[in-house]
Amino acid sequence: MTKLSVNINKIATIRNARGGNMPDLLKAATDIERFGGQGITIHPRPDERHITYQDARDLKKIVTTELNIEGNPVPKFIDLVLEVKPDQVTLVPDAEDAITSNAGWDTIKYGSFLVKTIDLFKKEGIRTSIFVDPNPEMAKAAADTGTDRIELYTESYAKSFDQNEKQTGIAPFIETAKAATTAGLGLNAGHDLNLENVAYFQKNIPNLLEVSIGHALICEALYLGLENVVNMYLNRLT
Ligand SMILES: CC(=O)[C@@H](O)[C@H](O)COP(=O)(O)O
Ligand SMILES: NCC(=O)COP(=O)(O)O
Repeated sequence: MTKLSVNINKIATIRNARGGNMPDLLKAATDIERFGGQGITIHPRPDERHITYQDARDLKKIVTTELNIEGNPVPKFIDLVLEVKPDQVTLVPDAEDAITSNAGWDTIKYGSFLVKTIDLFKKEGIRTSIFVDPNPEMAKAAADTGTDRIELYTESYAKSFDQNEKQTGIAPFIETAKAATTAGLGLNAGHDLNLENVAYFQKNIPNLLEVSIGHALICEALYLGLENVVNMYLNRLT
């Protein structure tokens, strides 16, 4: 079964727009879990444009499914994760000023850095995942870092789906998923997945443990309602 981890960054975006506490991020996280969401994902960026470091601390106290914290492992991020001790940390090679995540790790070039960083988290019992492009060589090299899982960066698949080229677009993801399984890695996926494209992806990717979905889900919820959208995703993932 593929678990749905809801990324609540964009709920924090709306909250921060007025400087108050509406929408209440913690209530939203609790409600998402009550609606059937199987995890909460956050991506506290260095500028705290949406999720703040304090949100991460507060969410740790109330999330009852799984808390996944994503981010570039700069020192302050590492310190936050070691303090909060989420269920999972997902390392993403984001530039500080990136509008969103836009690449996976070069797990060959940054192998030694990733080995050291992964070890820090695993020593604290935190499950680790590395954000990678759909490239079997990157998956194989990821296994050498000691990571528990990789997360497939699915933007290129989403774009191919929109261009009616999903069969071509998904091909490298299938190959990378097979390489990950052969290397003994768990498999997550995320970025630009939505109600239209998620089912085809999940049905074609073997051993997919978790998808983390945020931007589209929150946008869809503006029209369809949060509880309804969470259940629509769950239905597409069974
Ligand atoms: C790694 C990943 O794909 C997500 O965390 C994505 O980066 C969401 O970040 P934003 O919500 O800031 O776009
Ligand atoms: N890891 C992907 C994630 O958490 C959400 O990405 P998106 O659905 O906001 O593009």
